[in-house]
Amino acid sequence: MSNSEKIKDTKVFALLMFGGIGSRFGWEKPKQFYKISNRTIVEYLVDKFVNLELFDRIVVVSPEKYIEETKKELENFKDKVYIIPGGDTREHSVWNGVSFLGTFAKEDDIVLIHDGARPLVSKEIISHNIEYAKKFGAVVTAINATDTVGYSEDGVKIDEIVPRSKIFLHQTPQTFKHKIIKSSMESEIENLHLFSDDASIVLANGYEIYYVQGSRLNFKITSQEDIALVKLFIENRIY
Ligand SMILES: Nc1ccn([C@@H]2O[C@H](COP(=O)(O)OP(=O)(O)OP(=O)(O)O)[C@@H](O)[C@H]2O)c(=O)n1
Ligand SMILES: C[C@](O)(CO)[C@H](O)COP(=O)(O)O
Repeated sequence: MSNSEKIKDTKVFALLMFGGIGSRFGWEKPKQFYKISNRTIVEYLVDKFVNLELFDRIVVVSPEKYIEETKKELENFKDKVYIIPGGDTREHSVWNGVSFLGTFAKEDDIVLIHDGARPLVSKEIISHNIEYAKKFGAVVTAINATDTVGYSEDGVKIDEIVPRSKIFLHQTPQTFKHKIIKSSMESEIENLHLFSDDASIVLANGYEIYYVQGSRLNFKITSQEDIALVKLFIENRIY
């Protein structure tokens, strides 16, 4: 098979990470069930991904305890998404998704991993991730630091100022060929809790990873004060 035939034959999967319980959000349920303009965050993001029509399958990772509630919330998409249980840390949840995909993904198929807590991701960022992952095998969405960046060993006194043009803040999607993310995670299977994103695991396995331009709008909902901003953008269709 020629290279262009291979790329045409490549399938693209999305892993939507909703496996967290939102402890910093401090609400009665995980933050994905919070409603903004009459829709929960999980429903809003799944609807966005389904409507893009870029994915062969979409897998939603939910906290085990909330699987039934997630299914209820996504009733309208029940033929379009798989819902599977997550793990104790984000990377354990990602591993559950990556191994689930192993039952039907081929080595060069693309796995796009996105935080459910970043609902304002744009179509442009998603399609650039897919395009560049097909070309390079491993890509990460990121933005440059715009504030001055200090380094402090003890968190009290400044040791140095880090050149900010070389600092990249990682967002999601983080997108990989299935064989790259699967083999990297397998070799770190005992250490998954030590990594704060998927790229760190792939980098630890010696792969080259390339950046895709992200956006300040693609921020992660962490605490309740982030909701006002998301609401503003969704209601004014700025995303
Ligand atoms: N065990 C976990 C932990 C996190 N996540 C997902 O990873 C993303 C980033 O995590 P974070 O914002 O930290 O979400 P929570 O873990 O829910 O929040 P907190 O850390 O405040 O508990 C979220 O979309 C979250 O659902 C996950 O799938 N499985
Ligand atoms: C994956 C991530 O969103 C990239 O910035 C981030 O590392 C997740 O961190 P969290 O502590 O699980 O929110």
